[in-house]
Amino acid sequence: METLKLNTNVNRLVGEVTIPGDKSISHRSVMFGSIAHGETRVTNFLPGDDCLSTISCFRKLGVTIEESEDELRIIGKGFEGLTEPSEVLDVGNSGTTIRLLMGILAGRPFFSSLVGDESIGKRPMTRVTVPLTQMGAKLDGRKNGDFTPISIRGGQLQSIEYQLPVASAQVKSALILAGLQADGVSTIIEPAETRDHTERMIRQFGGEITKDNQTIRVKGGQKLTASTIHVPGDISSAAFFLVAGAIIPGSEIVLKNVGLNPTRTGIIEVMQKMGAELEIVQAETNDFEPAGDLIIKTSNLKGTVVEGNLIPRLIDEIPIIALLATQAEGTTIIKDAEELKVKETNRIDTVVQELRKLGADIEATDDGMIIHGKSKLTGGKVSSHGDHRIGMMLAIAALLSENAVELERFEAISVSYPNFFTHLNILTR
Ligand SMILES: O=C(O)C1=C[C@@H](OP(=O)(O)O)[C@@H](O)[C@H](O)C1
Ligand SMILES: C=C(OP(=O)(O)O)C(=O)O
Repeated sequence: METLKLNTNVNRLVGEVTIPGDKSISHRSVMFGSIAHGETRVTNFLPGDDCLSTISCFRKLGVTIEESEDELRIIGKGFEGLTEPSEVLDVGNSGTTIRLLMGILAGRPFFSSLVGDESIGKRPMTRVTVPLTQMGAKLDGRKNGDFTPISIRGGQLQSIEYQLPVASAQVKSALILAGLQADGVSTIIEPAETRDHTERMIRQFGGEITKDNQTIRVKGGQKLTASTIHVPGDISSAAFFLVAGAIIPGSEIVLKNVGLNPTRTGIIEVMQKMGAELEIVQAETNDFEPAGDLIIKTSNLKGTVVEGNLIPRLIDEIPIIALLATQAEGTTIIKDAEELKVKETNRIDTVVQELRKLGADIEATDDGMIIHGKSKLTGGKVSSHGDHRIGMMLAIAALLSENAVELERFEAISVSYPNFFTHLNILTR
């Protein structure tokens, strides 16, 4: 097991970093480039392990994808250009890859099988296999189709009208991708608004999709045309430095090129509500995906409640919000976040367990956590448990820690932010 001695007790964080490409948008750029007709070019693609898994799966499905230093070229031949893979498709650690891929493969007239790492093997898949089976695909997997390995024999699909039982952009996207291949119009209703990158991609590739409140409608048989995609920076990656800047005394950080899609900006709203000195400096007008720069300064923070419809808009930021709350005056309550239990780890348990090791006053609840601030953080041996977001949260916590902190399984961080430690070093004084 690889262990890293983390930087502790730093003076302050100052300077500027350009946040790497958004993971959700990078996955989708490869997927849409592959199912569209023509040559798609993608700049600022995130070379994180998860997105590399997506590239590898689509290559096994017969798609030509060329990677150069500053651009990805994808030669799409439509859905019908995908071919039966001779090998299993390995999604690694990526929930987005496996769930969206299932939606695409459900409509393809061939057999495929999907596997992933140990963490993927524990994440529920019936949320996708059940509605795709209703649409006419044949899917199976371990424990009645809930876990990998998953097998798919796709074919002609019927449209579906489906109320999502959980607010999940992955399930919604899988059904949209299947709906694009179905007879007629599919209707998908989400219980709360989730990230809408798939919907935006469809429009960017010349397709049509409508959204009325939380009801999405998409017609099957549309022909998508290749496009040029510039991926904005990932707000979920920026979140680690937003929190670091707010909690380390004497800091001022500029984060360049951050995606500001309103379905993802819950972290900004929460931080501002807690009293953070966070400024959006240059919001670019962009129909595809809005982006801008963020400035964060050391802030006096107070506790808050994070709940309800806000949760899907900041779901991946909850581990770092928990750390933020340890440095706020008063109590912070995070609720309605049961979904955290089925991420790369059970993020309620791993956040609570690891932050407690550093001296935080935090307890788990059934659907979230309760954090009492302000805590002095000490030191110790902590672990990412193989979860990139837990690893980065702990590396930021260490900056405040008074004693040595060692991080086990730090290599998981390359799943979403391969140059995280380079950026942290640029900012550390
Ligand atoms: O669609 C996506 O790109 C994602 C959706 C979310 O998952 P759920 O759909 O399971 O909520 C999020 O946690 C994940 O990191 C990426
Ligand atoms: C949950 C995450 O990703 P995925 O579901 O794609 O594995 C994440 O990046 O925090």
